[in-house]
Amino acid sequence: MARISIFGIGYVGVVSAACLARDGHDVIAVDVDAGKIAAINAGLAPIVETGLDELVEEVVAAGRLRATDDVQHAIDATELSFICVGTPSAEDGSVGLGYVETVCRDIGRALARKDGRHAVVIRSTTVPGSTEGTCIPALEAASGKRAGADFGVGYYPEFLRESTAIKDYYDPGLIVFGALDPATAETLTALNAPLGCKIHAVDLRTAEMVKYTSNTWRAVKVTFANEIGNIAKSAGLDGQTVMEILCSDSKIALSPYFMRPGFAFGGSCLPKDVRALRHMAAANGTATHLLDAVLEANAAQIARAEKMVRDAGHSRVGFVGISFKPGTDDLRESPLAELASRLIRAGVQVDIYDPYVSEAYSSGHSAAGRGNDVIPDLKDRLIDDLDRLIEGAGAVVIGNLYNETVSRLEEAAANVPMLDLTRLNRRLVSGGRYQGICW
Ligand SMILES: NC(=O)c1ccc[n+]([C@@H]2O[C@H](COP(=O)([O-])OP(=O)(O)OC[C@H]3O[C@@H](n4cnc5c(N)ncnc54)[C@H](O)[C@@H]3O)[C@@H](O)[C@H]2O)c1
Ligand SMILES: O=c1ccn([C@@H]2O[C@H](COP(=O)(O)OP(=O)(O)O[C@H]3O[C@H](CO)[C@@H](O)[C@H](O)[C@H]3O)[C@@H](O)[C@H]2O)c(=O)[nH]1
Repeated sequence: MARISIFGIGYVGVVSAACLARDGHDVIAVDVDAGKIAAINAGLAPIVETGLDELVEEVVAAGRLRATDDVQHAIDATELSFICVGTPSAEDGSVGLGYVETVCRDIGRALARKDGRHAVVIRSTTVPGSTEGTCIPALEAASGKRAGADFGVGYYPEFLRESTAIKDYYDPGLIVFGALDPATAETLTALNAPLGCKIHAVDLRTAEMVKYTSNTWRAVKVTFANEIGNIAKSAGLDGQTVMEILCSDSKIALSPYFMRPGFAFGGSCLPKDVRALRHMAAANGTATHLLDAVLEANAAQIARAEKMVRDAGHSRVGFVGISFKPGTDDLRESPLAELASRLIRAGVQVDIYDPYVSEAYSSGHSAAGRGNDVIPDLKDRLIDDLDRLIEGAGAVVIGNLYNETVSRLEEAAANVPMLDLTRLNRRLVSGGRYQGICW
């Protein structure tokens, strides 16, 4: 079993830390957010994610996971560090490496005072060349040591999806890493061996590129499915049925994931990673006709939904779901939040039912605190009682589906105008008071 420090207790860091601790490793989580450190040490998850509350409670009680802001202690007490800090878009769409660079410098300074061997592995999403061009120079400058010789370096992307993060952690679609030195490659191979999945050991930059290719492919699939859905609807057809039949073609083996026509894609990863890849390509003088169109079409899908709602002409609208997908409290680049904000700016009264976002507020998570930056007065708009939301609304926008809401919404569909962006059930097709975005 290894002693591992995880830098960044966000959606990736906390899930990785808890899963590694459950697997028997001794894990120290490091963050600059005192609230997250306190939550972990109290045995509480700092985000809303299925199964995470129980897991964090279990591993903290077992003494295998603890959190600190003491970088030197975390480096001295472990032999492997994972960097899981954010890489948000810079203003020009390029990848923001500021947090990664800072944490590399922090780790480098601690490595300068450490004698034993240590490996630093980046798990944040960074464009090809970032590990070599930004992380390694920062680590070497701060430590006065040589990467690959005096300490190990790897790039090992994470592919988990929020809402199914723990399940994805144990059942990844693929495992790929790049390592500067054989010892780090061996460590990462051994760590992944229990998962029983093929391991692709490549160079650092190829591993970085695979991560962007994965997210870009998902964005392309969603955009293609949505466009077919929009076209099908314009011909009076059901776009979801069309895509389901297409996906049954065993010869071209299309996975049905990300192929269901509906609303725009969003979240903290797909939009920012498509932008970053596009920016990198432009810097290399390479055209990105498809990626340009993906971003344009995705923005148009939000405008399409906005037009549907505004054409319906209601002054008060109830949203079912506001986070970027069901099962998470994450509001980052949520297309539903963007749609709601536009309606609010246009003078529409917007009420919101979202059990995950409400839970984030009631648990005092720091992500909830940022909610009002995304939607004015978000906290005051949240309604925990679905009946109350439906009764007060001129129309209901179904953005995310939750098991407990299905039968109540089906019942309400008979009387209340509904704009469905996800699909309440397959029997419903547009007509009368009910409108689906692609069916
Ligand atoms: N969210 C996902 O589902 C997901 C999945 C795979 C990969 N990724 C990638 O992983 C990275 C992290 O994403 P996230 O969603 O977990 O981010 P996040 O914003 O939820 O968490 C990042 C954490 O890093 C902390 N941090 C910032 N600076 C720090 C420092 N100097 N020292 C220690 N901690 C510091 C922040 O306080 C925060 O808690 C990004 O590059 C993202 O693209 C995300
Ligand atoms: O059929 C689909 C599936 C997803 N989406 C949308 O696509 C976006 C992203 O969803 P998803 O990929 O499930 O969530 P993330 O948690 O953002 O995960 C993506 O981004 C992570 C961060 O890089 C990667 O680790 C994951 O592999 C990658 O799926 C969301 O707006 C979804 O609503 C669709 O519109 N249609």
